[in-house]
Amino acid sequence: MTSLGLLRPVRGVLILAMAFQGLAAVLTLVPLLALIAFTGAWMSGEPAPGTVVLLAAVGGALGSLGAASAATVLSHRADADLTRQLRARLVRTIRDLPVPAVTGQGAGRIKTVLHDDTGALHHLVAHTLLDVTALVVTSLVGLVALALLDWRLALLAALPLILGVGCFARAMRGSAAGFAEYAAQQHRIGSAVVDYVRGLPVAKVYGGAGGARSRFRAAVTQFHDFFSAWSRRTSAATTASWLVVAPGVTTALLVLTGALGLHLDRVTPTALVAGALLGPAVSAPVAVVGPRIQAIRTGLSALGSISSFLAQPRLTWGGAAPEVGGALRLEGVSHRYGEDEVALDGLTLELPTTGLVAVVGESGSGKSTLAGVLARFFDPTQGRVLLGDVELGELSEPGLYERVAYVFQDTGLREASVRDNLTGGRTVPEQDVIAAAVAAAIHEEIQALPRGYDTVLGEEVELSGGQRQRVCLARALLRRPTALVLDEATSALDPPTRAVLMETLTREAGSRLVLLITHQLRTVTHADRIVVLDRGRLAGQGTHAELLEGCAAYRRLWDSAASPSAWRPSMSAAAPRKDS
Ligand SMILES: Nc1ncnc2c1ncn2[C@@H]1O[C@H](COP(=O)(O)OP(=O)(O)OP(=O)(O)O)[C@@H](O)[C@H]1O
Repeated sequence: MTSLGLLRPVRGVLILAMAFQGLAAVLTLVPLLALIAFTGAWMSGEPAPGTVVLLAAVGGALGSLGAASAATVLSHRADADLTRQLRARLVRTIRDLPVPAVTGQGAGRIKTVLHDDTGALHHLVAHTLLDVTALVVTSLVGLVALALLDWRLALLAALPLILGVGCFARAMRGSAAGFAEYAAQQHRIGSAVVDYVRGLPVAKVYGGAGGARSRFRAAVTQFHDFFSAWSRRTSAATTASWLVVAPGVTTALLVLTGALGLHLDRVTPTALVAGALLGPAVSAPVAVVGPRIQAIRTGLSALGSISSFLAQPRLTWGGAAPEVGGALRLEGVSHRYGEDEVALDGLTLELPTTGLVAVVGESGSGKSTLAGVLARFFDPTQGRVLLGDVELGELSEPGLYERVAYVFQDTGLREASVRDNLTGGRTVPEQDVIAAAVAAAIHEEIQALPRGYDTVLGEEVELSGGQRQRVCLARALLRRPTALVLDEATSALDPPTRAVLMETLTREAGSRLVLLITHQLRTVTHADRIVVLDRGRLAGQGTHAELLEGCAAYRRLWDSAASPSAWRPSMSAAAPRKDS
C-alpha cells in the first residue's frame, strides 16, 4: 500500500468535504457576480435588479457559510476517524515489534510517529485539503466568470497568477530535498531531546560533558544553519511571488487597462467592474498557497513516515501450544545488531527442564542478548530457539509466556495497584498472590504500604529499585511457569535480601528451570549448571568445580570476581534436584 493508501478509509468523507468546500467557494463569489450584474445594468441605464443583488448577496453569504461549515465538520470527522484508526494500528504495530525497535532511539521514532506525524496529518486532512480546494475553485471560477465577460481582461488577470506561480516554482526548485532534510533534522532534534531528557540526571552532574546535551545542542544548531541557508536561497523568489500577486497590484493592473479599454470603447463598464472585483480573486490564492504546499508536503511526509513505520518487520506468532515438559533449546543461534555487532555466535545449548542454571560471562559477552532471544523479544538473525520441538515463533504468544516467565533488571511496573501488577488483571486467589509475594520476600513491605495490595504504584507510592525487582519476581512466580529466566534480576538488592531470594530461587529450581543470568559469580557457585559465554560463543558449561578445572574463560572470571557474597547455600536450598 502506498502512503496515500492510508487515507483510503476516509476517502469518501474527504471527497464530500472537498465538494462542499468547492461549493462554498463558488457561493462566496455569488454576491460579487450579482454586484457585477447590478453595476452593468445600472451603467447601461437598464432597471437595476437591486432586490436580486440583495438576495444573491445574502443567499450567497449564508449558503457559503453553510457549505463551508458542512465541509469543516466532515473533514474533522474524517480526521478524527483516521487518527483513531492509525493510532490503533500504530499501537498494534508497536506491540508486535522486536523490543530493540521500540527502546533507545526507537522510542524517539515512536514519539515522532504517534505525536508529530499524526499531528501533521490533522493539518493535512482537517484543514489544508479544504484550504487548497477553496483557493483553486475561487481562482478558476473567478477566471471563467471574467472570461465570459471579457477574455482579454481574463488573460490580464491570469498574468500575475502565471508570474506568481513561476516565481513560486522557482523558489520551490529542489525543495523536495530541502523538505526531506527539514524532516530529517526535525527527527534528529526529536531523538536528541528524548536522549537528553533521559540523560538529564547525568547531564546535571557532568554539565557540558554530557554527550546527550551536546548532541541536542548540535542538532538545534545544525537545524538553524540549514534553515537559515534554505531561507536565504529561496526568500527572493518567494517574496517576488507574493508581491506579484498582491491584490492591489492585480486590481491596479485591471482597473488601469480596463479604464483605457473603456476610453477606447473596447471594454464595457460591466467588464471593467468585473475585472476590478474578480481579478484579485484569480491571483491572490498564490500568496497563500505557499504555506499550504509546505503543510501538504509535511502531511505527505508524515503519511510516508507512518506507512514505513507500519511496514516494519514484526514478530508474528503461530497457534501451537507448548509441549508439556519440553526443554528450551538453542540450535546454532547467532545474533547481530546492525551490520557488524555480533552478539551471539553459533550458540547451541540444551537447557534442563528443572534445576538452577547460571549464565555468566564478561560484560558484552551476549548474556542479555541470550535472554532476549529466549524471551522472544526479537528473533535471532540465524538459528532456532525451541521449546520442546516447537520453534518459539510457532507458539502462540500466551502459550510461550504462560510457560516461560521472564524477570529483567529494568522490567517496568504499570501505574496500577500492586495486586494488578502481580496478577496482570487476572482473577487469582488471594492466598496465591500472597504466597508469591512471600516467596519473593516483598509481602511484608507491600502490607506496610498505605493500602497494602491495593496501593497504586507510581501514584500513591514509588517503590525502590530493589522492591520493584522483588515485585517483578513475585509476578513471575505467580504464573507458575515451567521455566523462569532472570536477567540481572537481583542486581538492585542488598546482600541479605538477595540471600533470601537465592533461597527461593534454589527451592523453585526443584520443580522448574531457573535460568539466572548474572554478573555475581559467587552467588551461583552451587548452581546445577553454569553456562559460560565468551564474545557470544559458548566457552564451556558444567558445575563450578568442573569449570574451574577445565574452562579458562570461567577461571578468568572467577579470579576477577570481587568480594564473596553474603549468601551460601543453606541445607534446605541444597536439597537434591534432578538435572535433565
Ligand atoms: N540494542 C543493541 N544495539 C546494538 N548493539 C547491542 C545492543 N545490545 C547489545 N549490543 C551489543 O551486543 C553485544 C552483547 O551485548 P549484551 O548486552 O548481550 O552483553 P551482556 O553480556 O549482557 O553484557 P553486560 O553484562 O554488560 O550486560 C555487545 O557488544 C553490545 O555492545
